[in-house]
Parts: sequence; C-alpha cells; structure tokens
Amino acid sequence: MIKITELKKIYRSEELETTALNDLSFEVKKGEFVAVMGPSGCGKSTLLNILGLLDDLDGGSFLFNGTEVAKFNDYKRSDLRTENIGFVFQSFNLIDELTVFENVELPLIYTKLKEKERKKRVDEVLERMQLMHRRNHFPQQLSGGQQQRVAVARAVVNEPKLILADEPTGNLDSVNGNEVMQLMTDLNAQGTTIIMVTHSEHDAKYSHRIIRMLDGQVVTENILA
Ligand SMILES: Nc1ncnc2c1ncn2[C@@H]1O[C@H](COP(=O)(O)OP(=O)(O)OP(=O)(O)O)[C@@H](O)[C@H]1O
Repeated sequence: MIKITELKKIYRSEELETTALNDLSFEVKKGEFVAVMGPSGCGKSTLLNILGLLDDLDGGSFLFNGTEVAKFNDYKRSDLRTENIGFVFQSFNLIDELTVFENVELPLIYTKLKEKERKKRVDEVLERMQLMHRRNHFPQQLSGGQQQRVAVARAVVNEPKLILADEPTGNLDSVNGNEVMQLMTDLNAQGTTIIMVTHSEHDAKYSHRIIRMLDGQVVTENILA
C-alpha cells in the first residue's frame, strides 16, 4: 500500500537547516498495523505528515497503492487524502463549536454523498463507537476517552483504507487508552491499514510490526505477529 524509498525532508530557516528525514525507506502492506517509535525529534511527526499527504518531500519516492505521489500538487494530494486516509491525533483536534454529530460528519461534507446518506453513515459510525447518546453534545461536555472515540469516528466515517494515528492515547488514562487501542485493533481486523506513532511500548504491542527511528532513519524493525 505504501512504499517509500530514500525519503528526504529538510526544514530550512534563514540560519538553520534541519534534516528531519534522511533517506528513510520502508514499506507497509495492505492490512498491516505498524507502530513507529523513536526519541523526540527523530522525525516521526514529519513522516506522518508526509504519509498523510499534508506536506511535500525534498527527495525520494513515495508510492501510494503503486502510484508515485511525491510530485502531486495540493489539489491531487487533497483528493487522494479525502478518499483514502483518516487521521487520529493526540490532542483529538475536534472543533469545539460543532456537536459530536457535526464533527464526525465533517469529512463527508467534501464528498459527493447526498445529505440523507451522509446522516445515515454518521449515525452508523456513532452507533459503532457507542456514542449515539452523545450525538448532540459538544466536545467540551465529554471525557478525554469519549473525545478520542469521536475523533476515531471522524477518522473512519469515510471508510478510509489507511489510518494515520499520532500518539492516539497520549492524553488518555490507561483505561480509556486501552479502549482506543482496542478500537484500532478492531478496525485493523476489519481490513484497515494502520500506521501509528507512539511513545508507548504497551500500545506498540497492539501492532504487528514496530519500526524504530533515529535521526530521520529507520534503525530496526521488530515483527510481533
Ligand atoms: N516546521 C518545522 N520547521 C523547522 N524544523 C522542524 C519543523 N518541524 C520539525 N522540525 C525539526 O525536524 C526534526 C524532526 O521533528 P519531528 O517533529 O518530526 O520529530 P518527532 O519524532 O515527531 O518528535 P516528537 O516525538 O517530539 O513529536 C526535529 O529536529 C524538529 O526540530
């Protein structure tokens, strides 16, 4: 599903040049659940941004389902993203002014789905995430665990083939954290490919494979299942 080869990302400011990704290469197959680990600053978030087509690269190749996307323009990237990728962030990134329902509906507004079908899809996902009773609440009225469940619901509502998660349990206690990891496991069992950045060895054990990074490169890979 994803094959990156000698990926390079350099951040430049007037006085400083930082090589965030330094000839990084790896492959993720359809249906895999991969954890990416490594010390602060090693380039994990940069990598997720590139994999999520949110940022461009300075060198190397990025094949997404066999198509070279390294040189895609913003428009093509955004199309590919909307159709294929769901994001889950550490800080939930919900919109406070929107209800649970409206937050989850958001990714569908940009698709061709008709309103009736859209509403049906959102309700199905809310049901699956056990959030129906919170449908008309605002994020601030929910616990952290519930907010992350809403964020996962939003990530999966357009049935993405790939979920990119950046420390999804970082702001949660262990009970809520485990619940979110169980959700990830279920989604993966249903066929969704998952790439998750985490600092938690505990969370990484839910994955099939751990990619460990250092200084913008892959240093080791451990296969767990
Ligand atoms: N927008 C930016 N401008 C300049 N340098 C940046 C920018 N974003 C990241 N960097 C630098 O690139 C390197 C990789 O950062 P990145 O955020 O990808 O690391 P990380 O592994 O995700 O760290 P953490 O675990 O702390 O989130 C770091 O040296 C960082 O300072």
